[in-house]
Amino acid sequence: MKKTEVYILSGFLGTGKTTLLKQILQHEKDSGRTIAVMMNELGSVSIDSDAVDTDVPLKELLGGCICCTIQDKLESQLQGLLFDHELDAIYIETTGAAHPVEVLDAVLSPLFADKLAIKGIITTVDGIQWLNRATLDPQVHQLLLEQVKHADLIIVNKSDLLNEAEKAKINLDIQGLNSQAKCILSTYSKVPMKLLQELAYTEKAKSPGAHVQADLRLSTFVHQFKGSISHERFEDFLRALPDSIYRIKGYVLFDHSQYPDLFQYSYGMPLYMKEYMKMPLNLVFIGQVTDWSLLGQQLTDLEK
Ligand SMILES: Nc1nc2c(ncn2[C@@H]2O[C@H](COP(=O)(O)OP(=O)(O)OP(=O)(O)O)[C@@H](O)[C@H]2O)c(=O)[nH]1
Repeated sequence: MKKTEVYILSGFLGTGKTTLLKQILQHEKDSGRTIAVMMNELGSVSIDSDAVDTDVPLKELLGGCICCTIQDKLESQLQGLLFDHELDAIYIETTGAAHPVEVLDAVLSPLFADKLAIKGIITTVDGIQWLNRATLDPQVHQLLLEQVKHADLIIVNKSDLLNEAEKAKINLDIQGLNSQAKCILSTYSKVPMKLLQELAYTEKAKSPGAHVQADLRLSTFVHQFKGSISHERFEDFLRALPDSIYRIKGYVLFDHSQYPDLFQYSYGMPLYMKEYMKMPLNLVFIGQVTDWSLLGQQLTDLEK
């Protein structure tokens, strides 16, 4: 089964996400691929949806941030898109206030995570705002750093407003925070589209044994259980997990139970909720992990 690629456009308010999206949509149209767009805006009226042609399926998530208040709505809208269309890719434009871990968490519903291939997080940065970031509210400043730290591709935009020394300084700062991601300067978010396609190669490089290197970027993994497992052994597995796993969620069927539990794990805290119907036994992981193969093997072993 071909998976639908997912690209997350992150970055602060006004940094150039919509400008970037417009170019991506044109490129995808020229390439003849079928894509959909999800736009999340904090306000109750969409401002940016004009950027999307009427022939591209568009879901708007208004009046809240997908990473917190309207997470359920995102899940049902994504499910609808996947059900109604045969999509090559979905582009999700987040609000500037979204944290990348929370966005991934919202997107990767255990109901359909196995149908998605997360290609990467693309963060746009406003060059001048970056240089002046120390003047931002501390929480906002922190979020700006997190959006850069977890990105797979960083676009330092509005470079027409920067001199050469400023450009060099920003490059150096960003390299220091995230040396793994490609960082590119742009004006009006113009970037070679090949950089987005190359994000797919990053995922390939994460395949078992490809390289063993500390990787700060977020990555995701979906395990599908075939049947029930021992609750006790699952707890042992959780206790042995490294700190680099931020989130786990999904459905786990324990021995002697008729229906699975909805399981959620956030920064070391497990939570179980009984379900009263059959659910796909998908378990979704989000973390800074380069090679998920060992963990996948441990999960497979739990079924023995
Ligand atoms: N000078 C300059 N202006 C730019 C550049 N890129 C985008 N802009 C302008 O910056 C403003 C914000 O751009 P958007 O693409 O709407 O940014 P956004 O991140 O989607 O904004 P939100 O939807 O508010 O989060 C627009 O007025 C753009 O025309 C650039 O490279 N240089």
